[in-house]
Amino acid sequence: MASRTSLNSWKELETHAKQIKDRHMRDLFAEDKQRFEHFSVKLNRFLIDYSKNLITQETMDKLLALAQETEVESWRDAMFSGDRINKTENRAVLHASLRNRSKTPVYLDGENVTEQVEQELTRMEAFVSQVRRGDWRGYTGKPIRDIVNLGVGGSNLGPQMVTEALKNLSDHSVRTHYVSNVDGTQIAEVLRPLNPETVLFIVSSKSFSTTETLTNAQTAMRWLVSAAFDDKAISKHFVAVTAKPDKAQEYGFHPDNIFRMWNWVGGRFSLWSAIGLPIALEFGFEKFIELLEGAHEMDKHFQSAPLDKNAPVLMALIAVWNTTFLGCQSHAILPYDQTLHMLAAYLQQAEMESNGKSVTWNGEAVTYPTVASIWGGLGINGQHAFYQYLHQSKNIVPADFIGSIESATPVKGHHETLMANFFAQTQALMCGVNEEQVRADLTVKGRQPGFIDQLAPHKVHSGNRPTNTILLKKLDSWTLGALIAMYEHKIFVQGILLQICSFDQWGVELGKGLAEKIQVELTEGQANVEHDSSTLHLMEYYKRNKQD
Ligand SMILES: O=P(O)(O)OC[C@H]1O[C@](O)(CO)[C@@H](O)[C@@H]1O
Repeated sequence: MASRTSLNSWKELETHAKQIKDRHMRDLFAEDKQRFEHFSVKLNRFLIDYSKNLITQETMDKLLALAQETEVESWRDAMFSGDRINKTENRAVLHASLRNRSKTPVYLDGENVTEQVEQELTRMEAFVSQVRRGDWRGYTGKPIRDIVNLGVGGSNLGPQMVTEALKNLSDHSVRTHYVSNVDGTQIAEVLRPLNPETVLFIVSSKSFSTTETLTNAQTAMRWLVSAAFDDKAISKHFVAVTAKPDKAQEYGFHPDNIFRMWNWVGGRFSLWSAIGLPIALEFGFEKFIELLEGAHEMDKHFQSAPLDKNAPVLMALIAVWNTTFLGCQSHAILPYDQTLHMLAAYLQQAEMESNGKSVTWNGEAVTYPTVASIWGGLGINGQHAFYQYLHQSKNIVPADFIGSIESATPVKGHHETLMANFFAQTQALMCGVNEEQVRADLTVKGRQPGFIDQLAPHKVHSGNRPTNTILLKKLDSWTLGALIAMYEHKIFVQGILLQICSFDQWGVELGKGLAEKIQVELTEGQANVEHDSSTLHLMEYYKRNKQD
C-alpha cells in the first residue's frame, strides 16, 4: 500500500499548508460572509462549528480528497461489519455493536454479535433492577447503598466520566465510587465512610490481569471479610466485568456474578458494555439505554452522511490538518459545562492511547506528526489558569470548546455569564488584537505615550488560533452518548488518514513488564545491577531509606 506521503492529496496539502500559514482567519471571515454556514454541521441536538480554523474551501476540498484517497468509507464499513481491522491483535473492532439499537445482526466467526450483546444487556437489566429495588442483599440482609468500581484506564475513565456528567440525573438509589489507583490512599479514602454490609464492588477488567485492579480487589475483599467474618459474604458483594470469565472464575467469582465483554471491544471504547454497569446502577437502566441510543444515532450519521457533512470525519480532518500539516503539537479539550469536568481525561486516553504511535499499520516509521497531546479542563476555570498560554504563547494550541444551550442545573444568572465567556474566548482566540488597536485603545483611555510604548507589545494578541465549537442543546444521557461516539469515530478516522492502527496499545507493555520485575526486586531481593545507573541508584536509595 502506498505511503500516505506519496498520495497526491497529501502532497497538495503540504504545499497548501505552506501557503496558508501567512493568512489570518480574521481576513478569511471578512472575505466570506457565509463562512459559518460553509464550515459548520447541524446534527440532531448539537451543532459543530469548525469555521474558526485556518482553512478555506480549497483546504477542505484537499482534506476531503485525502479522505477519499485513504478510503475512509470502506474502512468504516469494514469496521461496522466486523472485519479484523485491528491487525496487530487480529481482532474485529465492534464497540458500535454494543449500542446497535436497530439490532441488525453482525456476524463474527459465525456468531451473531448483536444477539450476544442483547443477552448481556438483559442480564445487566435484571441485575440493575434487583440492586436498585433493594432486592440484592448484602451479608446481613441489608440492601446495597454504595457501588465501588475497581478498574483502571478504560475500565474506569468512561464510566466515571459519564457518572460525573449525569450526576444531576441520579435518583440516589445507590451512590457510585471509583477506585483506579493502586496507591492505597485512594481505596482507603473511598472505603473509610462506607458500611461493608451495604457495599457492592465491581471488579472491572477486560483482561482480568491488571495488577492495579487485582490488588485493589484483594484489599476490598479483605476489608469485607474482616467485617463479615465469612468468606461466603464475597459472592453477595462482588461482581466482575471481563472478557476473560475463566480468569474471574479462577479468582473465585461465581459465573452468575460475572458480566461479559468481548475481545472485539477496546478497553477505551468499552463504556457501552457491562463496563458501564456503574452508570446503569446509579442512573437506572433506562438512562443507560438512552446513552446507547444517542451513540447509535451518531453511528448511523457516521455511516450514512456524505464525507463533507460527516461530523466525525470533519473533526478528524481538522485535527490532522492542525497537527500533521500545520504542526500544532497539542490540543485542548475545554468544556463549559461543569458536568463534563472529566471529559479531557477521558479523551486523553481515547485519543492518545489510540493514535500516539510512530509506525504505520505496515510497521514502517511514520515521517509526519500523528496525534497531538490531549489536555484540558473546565473552560471557565482554565481562563483563570492556563488560558494566558492559549492566547499568547509561541505554541499554537487548537481547542474544542464544548458548551450547552440549556444548563444541566439552571441557577438564576449563572448560565449567561458562563456562555458569554464561552463565545468570547473563541472570538478572542481567532481575532486577537493587533498593536494598532492596542495603542488606539490605550490612547482613548488617556495613557501617556511613553507608557503606551512600554505596554503595547504585551497587550497584543496575535489571534489566528484554531478552535472548534460544539454546542449541545442540553447535556443529558442521549446527547452525551452521541458526543462520545462522535469522538470515538473521529479518532478512528484520524488513524485511517495517518495509516495508524488505532485499536492496539503496545506502548503500554514495556513499562508494565519492567514494573513486574522491579516489584520483585523491591520486595524480595537486590536491585538488578543491570539496570541503568539512575534506576539502580534510585531503587537502592528507596530501599535504604525505607528500611531506616
Ligand atoms: O481492563 P483492563 O484489562 O484491566 O485494562 C485496563 C487498561 O489498561 C490498558 O491496557 C493500558 O495499560 C488500557 O488499554 C486499559 O483500558
